[in-house]
Amino acid sequence: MMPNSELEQEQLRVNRVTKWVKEQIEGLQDQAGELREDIVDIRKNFWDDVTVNFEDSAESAETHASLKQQAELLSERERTRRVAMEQLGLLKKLAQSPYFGRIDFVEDGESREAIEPIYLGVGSLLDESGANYLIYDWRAPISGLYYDYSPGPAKYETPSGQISGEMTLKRQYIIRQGEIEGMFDTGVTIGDEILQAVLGKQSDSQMKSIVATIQREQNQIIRNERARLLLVQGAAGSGKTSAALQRVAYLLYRYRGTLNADQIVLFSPNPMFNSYVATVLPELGEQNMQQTTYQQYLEHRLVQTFDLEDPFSQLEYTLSAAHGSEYDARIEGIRYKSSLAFIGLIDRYAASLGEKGLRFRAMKFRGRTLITAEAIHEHFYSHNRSYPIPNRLRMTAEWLLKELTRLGREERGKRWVEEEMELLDNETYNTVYSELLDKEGFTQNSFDDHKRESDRLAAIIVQERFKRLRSRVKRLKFLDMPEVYRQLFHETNEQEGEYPQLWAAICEGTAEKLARKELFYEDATPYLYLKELLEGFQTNTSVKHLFVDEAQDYSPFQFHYLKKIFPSCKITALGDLNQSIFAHAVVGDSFHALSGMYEEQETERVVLERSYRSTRQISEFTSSFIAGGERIIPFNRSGPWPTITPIADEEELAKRIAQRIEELKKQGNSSIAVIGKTAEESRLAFEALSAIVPDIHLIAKETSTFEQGVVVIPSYLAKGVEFDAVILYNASSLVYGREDERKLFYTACTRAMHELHLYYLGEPTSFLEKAQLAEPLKNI
Ligand SMILES: Nc1ncnc2c1ncn2[C@@H]1O[C@H](COP(=O)(O)OP(=O)(O)OP(=O)(O)O)[C@@H](O)[C@H]1O
Repeated sequence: MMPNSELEQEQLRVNRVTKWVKEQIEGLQDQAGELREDIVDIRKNFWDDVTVNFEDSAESAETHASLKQQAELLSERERTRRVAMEQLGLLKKLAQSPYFGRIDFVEDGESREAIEPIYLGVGSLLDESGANYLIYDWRAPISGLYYDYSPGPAKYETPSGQISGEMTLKRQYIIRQGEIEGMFDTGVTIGDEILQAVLGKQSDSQMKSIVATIQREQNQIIRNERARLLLVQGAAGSGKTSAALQRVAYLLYRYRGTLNADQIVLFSPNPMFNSYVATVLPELGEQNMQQTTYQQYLEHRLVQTFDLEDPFSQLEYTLSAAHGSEYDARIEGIRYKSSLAFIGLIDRYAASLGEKGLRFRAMKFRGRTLITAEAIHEHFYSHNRSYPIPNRLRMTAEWLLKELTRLGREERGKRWVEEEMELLDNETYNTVYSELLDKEGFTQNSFDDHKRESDRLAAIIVQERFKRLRSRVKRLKFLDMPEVYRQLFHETNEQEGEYPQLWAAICEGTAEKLARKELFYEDATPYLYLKELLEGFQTNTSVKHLFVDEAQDYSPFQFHYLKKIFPSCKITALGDLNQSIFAHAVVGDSFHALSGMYEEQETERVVLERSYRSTRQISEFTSSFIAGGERIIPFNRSGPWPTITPIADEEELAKRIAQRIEELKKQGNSSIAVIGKTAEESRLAFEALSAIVPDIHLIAKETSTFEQGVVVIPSYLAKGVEFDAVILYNASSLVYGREDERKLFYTACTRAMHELHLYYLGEPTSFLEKAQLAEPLKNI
């Protein structure tokens, strides 16, 4: 037990710090208010304070200078105000809870008497003198000690070298509204008590920051600065996403001034997940990184050419389509198109196109062919074959633009131009007229003048109509990319010997889809890859850090592509092989594929085995579904053992689940998910339940905000998020029967924090074979 006086002393310190924080808040509020008034004033009087005079060039230069000065003044004030507001936001957080931890650390060679305790909070704070830190930012070099060591010998890295010494105390606080509610001196792990308290709470519609309780192995991820590729394999609920987000905050702090939030991109599994994690960084006083999904990226690149299938539709197909030869070909196609072997095939194909085989589109105008596809083809292949294809395409584009200029001139005398000229508005006439007036020799009344005027008008009309053509040329649209990609699917070269077995059927399915201007999800990345091989890679060099969450859902091909388009950035990939749910997963461990993409010395791997989300009972229960599950270490938080209930018919199923929801609500669970396997099953469940359960919502792939309450959600959309209680709608062997559905089942069940209830019609799924039906005695 801690002596009372110690607690009192700590409370006194909290009071002192909070008082100082509040004083600063007041000061800053005044400053921000003044700045606001200044800004409003400058905006209001912007033109009054500028002497506007454009009479001669000296005067207009002066006008220009004074405008610039006003604008600079305005933006400087706005910037200062923004900084003040950010600081204010941080101070307000510190006023509520100034810090969460303390370490006492004596450097080697220093005396114990001189020890200055280090207090850790979400931001740093200096005292009145400006010389001493009352609070250290959790990301400061010395704060690393708190996460990495228990009392005893310890060391930390600073930019100027390593500092070693001894940690004599490590203490944790729960401070709310300026009051210490709990205080613990801790050992190896960071306060089980505090972690218990944090994890025992009801879930939220937003993910929370974990800075007060970051675990040592998570800290390794957060503070890693060396790896070019950081690979994190972590069990369900082990804090991968949390570590990723705190890592973003850490990097923004560590490289302040050279790295900003726009240079960090997070690829998340679905749009709803984006909303779920969006508040973590602002909570830590940082701006959000760019968030997107891989699908959004693909759509952005392909929307003009194809109707693109999304990964969830692909998954729905693989999960629910009737089995048959078409299905088998599609699955084999998905696997092949995700593989490194397919990259090899495309690389060779692209190289061969340097010799022959590229397909072009004729340039058409008003239904007429201006330049034939053959002419373009001939021009392209007339260039030196040793030049790379992208260069030759660019040279072809230049030639086409020149051709268009020449053809445009010929076009001017055509009848359609005359007709359009008659329809021209007065404004264009007047512009041309005054333009010509400025020119020498234009007298307004000679025949020659009239000719010049109509020539000019004709030129304008043709130029306007040719704009689209020119822009298409500049975007290399004369290359028939869909056709070039399609060709890949009928040329079989016996010697290649590495085509998948059902290649002919795969070709047929792909070609059919392309003919409808549609693209399978599995074709999107290969298509873009081939396009970029031919047209030149559109690389993004401004992004410095790429985070890929749910990395197990990316194919080796997709990783290869990401590496190509983000050539200069570091990648943090986080995933769990036990949650691989896509059909391409069997292509092999994509982590493995990814780890081979960078030099061994540039790659670092971290394994997270402790799981924090679920109670020990849920963790133990769900671990039995997967191979190697015994390696997962549950955090020791207790709750009821999961239930498995057999049900006679659909009607009873809905009734029993509705009763369960009612009970769960009464017990205070604020988020409850009924998880269905597919969108279709979820829709049926929703139909059955919505009549008897109030305020229940159906979540679909388009849903973009994560809400609290009772929801029905398809298993794959529940990825990455969590609920107080999970009800598995129908864990029958008919629904979860195929071996490749095991991981989906596991993913669904591991979304539960406090309670998990499974229902089934008929026979239960065989994945439950090893599951304990009740808590084993040893654990009670
Ligand atoms: N160090 C920690 N302190 C407090 N809470 C933590 C800690 N680590 C993880 N958690 C909590 O555990 C839960 C799971 O974390 P998170 O979602 O980051 O895990 P994950 O590994 O991404 O999970 P999954 O792969 O299952 O989606 C969250 O509620 C998170 O707040």
